[in-house]
Amino acid sequence: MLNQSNELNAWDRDHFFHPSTHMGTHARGESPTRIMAGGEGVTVWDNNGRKSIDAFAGLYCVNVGYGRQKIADAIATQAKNLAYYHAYVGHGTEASITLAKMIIDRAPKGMSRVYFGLSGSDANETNIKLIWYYNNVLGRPEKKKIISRWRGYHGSGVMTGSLTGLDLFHNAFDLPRAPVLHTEAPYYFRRTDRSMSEEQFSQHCADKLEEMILAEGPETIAAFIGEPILGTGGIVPPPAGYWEKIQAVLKKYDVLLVADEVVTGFGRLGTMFGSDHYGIKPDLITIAKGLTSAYAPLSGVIVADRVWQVLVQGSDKLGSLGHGWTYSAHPICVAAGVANLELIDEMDLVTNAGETGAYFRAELAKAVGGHKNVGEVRGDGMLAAVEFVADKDDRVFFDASQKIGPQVATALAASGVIGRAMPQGDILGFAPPLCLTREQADIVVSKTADAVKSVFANL
Ligand SMILES: Cc1ncc(COP(=O)(O)O)c(C=O)c1O
Repeated sequence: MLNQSNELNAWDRDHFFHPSTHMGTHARGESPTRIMAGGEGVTVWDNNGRKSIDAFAGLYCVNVGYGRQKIADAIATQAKNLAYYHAYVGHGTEASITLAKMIIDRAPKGMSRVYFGLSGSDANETNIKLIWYYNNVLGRPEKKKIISRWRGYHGSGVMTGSLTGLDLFHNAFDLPRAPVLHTEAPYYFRRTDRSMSEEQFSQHCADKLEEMILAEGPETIAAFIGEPILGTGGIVPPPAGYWEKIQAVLKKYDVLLVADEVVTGFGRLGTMFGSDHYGIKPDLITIAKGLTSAYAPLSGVIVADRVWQVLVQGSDKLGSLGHGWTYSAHPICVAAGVANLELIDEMDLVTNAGETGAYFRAELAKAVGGHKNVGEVRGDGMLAAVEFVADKDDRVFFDASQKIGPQVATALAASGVIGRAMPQGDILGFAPPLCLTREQADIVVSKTADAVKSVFANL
């Protein structure tokens, strides 16, 4: 194993095809590469020994923090005892069965089964197939369209990239594909009619959804998918009354609801699930990230009992479910999941996400909310965002080419704190590990205030 940085750098430029990276600037060596080497708690370091507070928990996934021995031990023990066996035709391991039970014990009421995958994207692919299967079993072959929201993020496969409502994930990929439709983003700060109250804007979103369902024909609309709080689309909490009004429309037209809880599942909002936090009663729930805190790749679809009963009828008519991955319920990954969920309870991280998250957001608002180029500081639980504007009073946004969000994120990173420039808009996002302390939150806040000041001073 070579540890020469310059040799690794050269191999990286020449051979490693990075996801979500500017291919040209990276390959030509015009943008930095960072070779990560270790982590402990909320801190990561690279192979030059440079430390950073990771205030985005990787990609909002390392919820318990880095370097947790308990999870590493569970992975090692499982790898030694039985690294792999498949889960097809009724096979399982102690860990896969235990984890399914632990998830259902923590899930919102009415959930009964867990289908395991490896990524949030593949779990959402599973959701769509189950929804189509469900409607075929019920004898409604026309009811197949899926409504997602502009600015939703649900993955980057062919179907899930279609569900995602962000331009970057569509452009030049020939996405979105049918039968996916996008409705209004629940983004109050960016509402067109600024005279609307939050409740009025929520009603407007529900009306837009109903208009779309009626225009397409309710008999063609199978499901609606949404993150409880918009994540990659800008970390935007739903406006008051949103989920209540949306669910009333879905119920009226017999449309299934998928809550994509890849970010919010297992504590990020200060409740075990975002659905409980916002009063959402989903038919299917997508989980990933926080399920193992990313110590191993694992995702899942949690199926409500009322949907499960129809799927069972399907099997009785059609035989075994024709859907599976080699690595569904991979023993090492589910062993990591069991240890991770135990650790979340032992460390009382759901409570900390609510309490320290609220402290962090309040301090962030105090520190930067009054800046003339900060339009909004928002978030919920251990999720926060700062949105930058050219003119606060008239809510004028910067031209994307100025890359204000990325500039602030870069200045912040230079000072030893990792935030994330969200992909659409000038938005600096935070999703720290759920173990963040008040002292660490204070550091993130003061470094953010410095980064904001320095970028706008140089504009
Ligand atoms: C809400 C949501 N759903 C799905 C995904 C896709 O997950 P993955 O990147 O594991 O495929 C993500 C990833 O960030 C996400 O935030």
